[in-house]
Amino acid sequence: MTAQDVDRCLRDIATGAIAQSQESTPLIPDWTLEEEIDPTFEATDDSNNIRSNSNPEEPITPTNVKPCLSHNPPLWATSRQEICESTDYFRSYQGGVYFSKEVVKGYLLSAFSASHDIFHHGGKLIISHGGGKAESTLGSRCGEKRHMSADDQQATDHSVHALLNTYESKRPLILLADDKYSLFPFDLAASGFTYVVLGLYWISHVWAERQSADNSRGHVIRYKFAFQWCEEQGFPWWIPPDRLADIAIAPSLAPEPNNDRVPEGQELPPATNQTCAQCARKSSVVYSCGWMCLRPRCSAFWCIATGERPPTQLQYDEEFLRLLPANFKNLPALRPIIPHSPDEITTSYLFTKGWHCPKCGRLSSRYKWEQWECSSCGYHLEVKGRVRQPNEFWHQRPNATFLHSHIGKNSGIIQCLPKPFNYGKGFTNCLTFILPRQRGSIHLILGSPMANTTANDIFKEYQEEAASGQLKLRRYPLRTVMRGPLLTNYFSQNTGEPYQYIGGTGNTIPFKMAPECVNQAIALIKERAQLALGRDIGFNEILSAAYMERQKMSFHSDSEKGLGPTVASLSLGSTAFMHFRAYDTATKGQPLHDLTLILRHGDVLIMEGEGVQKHYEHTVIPMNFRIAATARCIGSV
Ligand SMILES: O=C(O)CCC(=O)C(=O)O
Repeated sequence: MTAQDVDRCLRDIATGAIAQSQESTPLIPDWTLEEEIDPTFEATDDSNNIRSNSNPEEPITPTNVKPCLSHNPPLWATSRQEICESTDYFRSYQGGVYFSKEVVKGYLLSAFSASHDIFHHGGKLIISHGGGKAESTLGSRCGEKRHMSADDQQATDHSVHALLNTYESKRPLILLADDKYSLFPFDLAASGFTYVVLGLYWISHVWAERQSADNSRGHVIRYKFAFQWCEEQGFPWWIPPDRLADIAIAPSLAPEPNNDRVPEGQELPPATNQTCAQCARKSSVVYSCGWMCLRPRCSAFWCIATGERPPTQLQYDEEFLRLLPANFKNLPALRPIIPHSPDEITTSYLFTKGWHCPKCGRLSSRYKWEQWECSSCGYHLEVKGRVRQPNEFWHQRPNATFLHSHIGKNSGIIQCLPKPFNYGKGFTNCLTFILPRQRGSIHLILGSPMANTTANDIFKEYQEEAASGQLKLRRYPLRTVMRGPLLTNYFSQNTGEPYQYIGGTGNTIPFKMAPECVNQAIALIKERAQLALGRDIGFNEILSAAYMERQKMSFHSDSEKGLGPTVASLSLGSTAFMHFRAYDTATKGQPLHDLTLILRHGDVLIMEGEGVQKHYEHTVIPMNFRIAATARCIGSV
């Protein structure tokens, strides 16, 4: 049986699986998809209309019907965020090569298949071009399309360099595929899997080739990489179990050691590895048209023996496609491990990571505070941690040259003299910042160890109610520019009027059902605001946000239809930086913030005046675990 036969056999096997598989992968509703996602910012590669597979006679085209998978992949996901948050081998939100310290850890096979890309030996040998610079069309939210011509890849390009380095050091890496990768023999999209982890591979060959392109020169130089399956993993998971025996006897998948593979420790035989007379460097015989120098800098690059260019359609040399021997000890585990905390702290960065469902294989982001939960089958695992005290964060002091605030040069913001006020059991200060052109003012009512007894209780109450699930802290989907939903980088819960910024009505409970911590937070905010500003402020909505280590709320403004002029928040837990920047400052490209405030445990911040939201946006970056309750008045009270 030849390699082509095996690949054809795999297609036949898969075709036979259609009937059973379409029933066997029911799609369980996914709450994260309830929100409408904006999928417009998509890169598409138009450059290589030739979609190749291991048998050029039978090109896989979009019209070919591919079967569904007969079983769940061991690791799969529906969004990039799930992959990036759950694994440490693919954490790239854009692009197909994830590397760290010049070593590639993960490589995503996607729509950008080029001529001569193959999925061979049942997927044990995958040839792909990598490293970017393909022709692409970038779509933007406003509907514009931007066309980028293909360009030459260089060995020094970051991704290419990392891939070359990984090849040299013969380190295994993880291949992933998405549902747009046309050479995968099963229909991932119809099976309900957007991303799948294929497994561990090593780079067995690297070479450069010249491809025709729709640019001014009519061609580009692209690097090609041959990825070979690490045999220690057994058979690839996509081969149906009932056909493993058939596949096992195929010589191309289980070859005779001295026949189909090059003996370990030996160089490629001379016939497949020749030295260039021009540059004196070796290149393999890759294509059946004969040897060519595959060093792009050589004057003999991409010329066959006659000195001419090879034909556009090339067949791989049979020898070249043989699997090479390789042994890997201690291959890394692909399933993410569940973090363990000896000190019962479960708000650290490790606990923000996603999770692998042992039942259905899905990788899910951690989107519920109280547990990891599979977004597909609902299987879950409780996160058990202890309540944290405010003084646990005192040692983390902000690295700033100011105590409470910094006003940006040319911002026009004026700080008033601190105003002491009596909070009932003593005095604390209110700092007021007047924004220019009557845009409003911002007040920072400082907490203090003496004034914070109520805030301490509220912080504890929040944590207990979140852990028990009474307070349903969730990460909600934002409108996104990527495939699949993109969840916020903090957990939240909304009480009272719906707040559109974090998902509107779907994420709101009425005040009569409010958990105790929320009632206590709004009471403290109202009391402090009344004492500091000398008037009663009505609120009908309160957003509770919880940030674990390294989480934050990006720049936004609270401006929302019907929002009242006053927004007030209570800070609990670790210290946070709050930066304000005016829209006109941001559009002028000035990197400086107009105002930075340091929010500490027990502080209450008040933004007063419609102009604050209309002319400024703000971001909050906590130093560690933090909870904030922000009260507003939306519509009429
Ligand atoms: O975390 C905070 O202190 C404020 C959160 C915020 O900006 C908001 O709810 O709009």
